[in-house]
Amino acid sequence: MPQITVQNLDVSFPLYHGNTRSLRKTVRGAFQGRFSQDRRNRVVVQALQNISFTLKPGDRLGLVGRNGAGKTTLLRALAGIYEPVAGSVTIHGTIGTLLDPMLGMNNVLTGRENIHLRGMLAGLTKPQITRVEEDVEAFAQLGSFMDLPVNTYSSGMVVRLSFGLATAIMPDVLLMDEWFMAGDAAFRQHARSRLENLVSKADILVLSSHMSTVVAEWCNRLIWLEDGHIKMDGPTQTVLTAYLGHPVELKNPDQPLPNVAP
Ligand SMILES: Nc1ncnc2c1ncn2[C@@H]1O[C@H](COP(=O)(O)OP(=O)(O)OP(=O)(O)O)[C@@H](O)[C@H]1O
Repeated sequence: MPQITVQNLDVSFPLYHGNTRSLRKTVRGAFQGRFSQDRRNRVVVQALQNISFTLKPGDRLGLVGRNGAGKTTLLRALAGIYEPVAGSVTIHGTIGTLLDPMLGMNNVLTGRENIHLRGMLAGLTKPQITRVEEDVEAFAQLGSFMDLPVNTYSSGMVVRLSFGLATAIMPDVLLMDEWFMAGDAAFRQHARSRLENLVSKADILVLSSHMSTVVAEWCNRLIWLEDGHIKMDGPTQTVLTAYLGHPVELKNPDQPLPNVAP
């Protein structure tokens, strides 16, 4: 059964140019508590401190918080991109990520070769990979660029390939940055039903967003991060009301969210 367990997670980043005396003095004065010094006397940013939570099937977790609160770092730690400095992240189930369009993409391979590679890594059979290839080709509409290296693509073309591919293989756990819901209106329109299908089929969703309408619509639980700590963890309406400082009206509060047991 898919599950995520995060226990006392700490993630920090050493600043390699941060060992000059003046910088140390500045950051110490400006952001006490968020910065520290490691054994090699480097300035270290504490991106996440003492984060613990458990997610089970049906959980749709939204991460909210101001710029720099730690949302992206937490998503990346869940995806295994960042190693914990302390604590642990345990995930049971297959993971799908919509974090960074170039994540897992090999620049020198063609779009088609990237699809095959991703399919093989996901353990798909040949006929399954062929179906994914047809699906992504129809969605991304890259024409003959499909057979050219990804490093010849425009940034919009990379997004279409990456989004098409990430939404073609159904994961148990979906990690998503709001970035993927941005893009121009035409892309959003084109992508929305694919995204809804993926979200409804994933057992667990973790979504980072600044858009209260998005978390209100898609999440049944929110974690409010502040300066790398959990400030509040609870039902969407309760946390969003506290975070925004005013009550929020959910669209259909009585209607269960996708894949959530009533
Ligand atoms: N690679 C890095 N090197 C140094 N510091 C980093 C790095 N990545 C993140 N940080 C720091 O970690 C903290 C958390 O950053 P993070 O990007 O997770 O915040 P966020 O909540 O996603 O912000 P935003 O809403 O602006 O995207 C910030 O103080 C940031 O400066």
